[in-house]
Amino acid sequence: MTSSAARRLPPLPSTRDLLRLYGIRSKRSLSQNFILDPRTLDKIARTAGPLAGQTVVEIGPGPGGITRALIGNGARQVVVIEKDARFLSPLRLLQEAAQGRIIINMGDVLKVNLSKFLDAELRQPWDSPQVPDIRLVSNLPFNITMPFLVRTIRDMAAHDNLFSYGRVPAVLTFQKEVAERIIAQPGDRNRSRLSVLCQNFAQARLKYTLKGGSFVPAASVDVGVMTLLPLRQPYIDLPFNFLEKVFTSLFHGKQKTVRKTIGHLFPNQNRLERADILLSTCRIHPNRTAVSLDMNDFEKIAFTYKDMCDKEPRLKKYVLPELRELLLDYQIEHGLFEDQDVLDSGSGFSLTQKEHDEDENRPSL
Ligand SMILES: C[S@@+](CC[C@H](N)C(=O)[O-])C[C@H]1O[C@@H](n2cnc3c(N)ncnc32)[C@H](O)[C@@H]1O
Repeated sequence: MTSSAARRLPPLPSTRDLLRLYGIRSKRSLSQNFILDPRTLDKIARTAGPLAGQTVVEIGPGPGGITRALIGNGARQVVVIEKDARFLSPLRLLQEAAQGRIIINMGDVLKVNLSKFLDAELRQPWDSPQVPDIRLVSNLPFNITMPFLVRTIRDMAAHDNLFSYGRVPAVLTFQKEVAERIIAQPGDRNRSRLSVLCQNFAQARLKYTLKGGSFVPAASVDVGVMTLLPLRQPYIDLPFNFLEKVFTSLFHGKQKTVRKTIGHLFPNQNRLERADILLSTCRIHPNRTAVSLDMNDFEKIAFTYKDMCDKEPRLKKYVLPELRELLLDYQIEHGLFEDQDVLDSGSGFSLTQKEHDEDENRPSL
């Protein structure tokens, strides 16, 4: 058998036909906006680069459109994690056709450690110039965008979970406005703590956008297809939680001066005096805003604040009460992402209960 013949799948019903065949209607509660156009599916698979010899971890395969494209583009193996049990049968059909190259796991990606699905020999040292032969690919369900992204960046920072295997490159879809926030540069009004956190730990690129109409059912916003590559050395080499606290304080009140917002890091008494000391040590003008700061500025602020905490350890523990609920760990733990504007995210996908109920009652695709 030639290698291209080995890659090809035997004739199968189209993804659209599989949905019909198994009577599967899209559930908005699980953000099921499918891609059914083979060219778009192929484009997403190719965004992950040459796939020969690669093990791909795919989140939310649904009826398997991207999964097939990954196999068709030569992936050695595709490990899928899907929450909705209705997709088990169509995925099994693909698995059979792909002769074992698809490994199916049913579960919630926010609750599993992805590294348990991978062979130990795929591990690459973090410092290696080579990335491991693993790719992470997902047309992400938008209801979990924020918790998933935050966990991903946190895992990159800690070399944990999937990233205990090395610097695994990722291809992920985001609401376009979230993608723009991730890549926003100093001075851009989209700049937020999400931009600085992501850019500190990963090289993030917006490769192209897909119109909302590329999805079935159509998404109410356009979607950005992004690549994220963990940096060998983060720009600011300090723990995720520590940096998150600093960035959250700085961006709490985007229009406010940094003198005001950096003050959130300190207890009430002498708040502004301490902010002045920190900023003058960093040579940053107190009237600037967080949006205007570059990574150098953030680095100076983070290390100066760390020095202050080292001298006065109770500072490190101090969190302004109104900021505690904005911290990402707290948000994940309490499932607050949908309710709060914490990352300035205006998701076009969140549904009211009424919309959700209507959706559940729609006719099949
Ligand atoms: C936007 S759809 C993408 C489906 C398919 N990959 C495509 O591109 O057509 C998102 C998929 O993620 C699944 N999903 C939603 N929440 C999930 C979770 N927490 N863990 C794993 N899969 C999830 C949904 O059931 C759905 O199949």
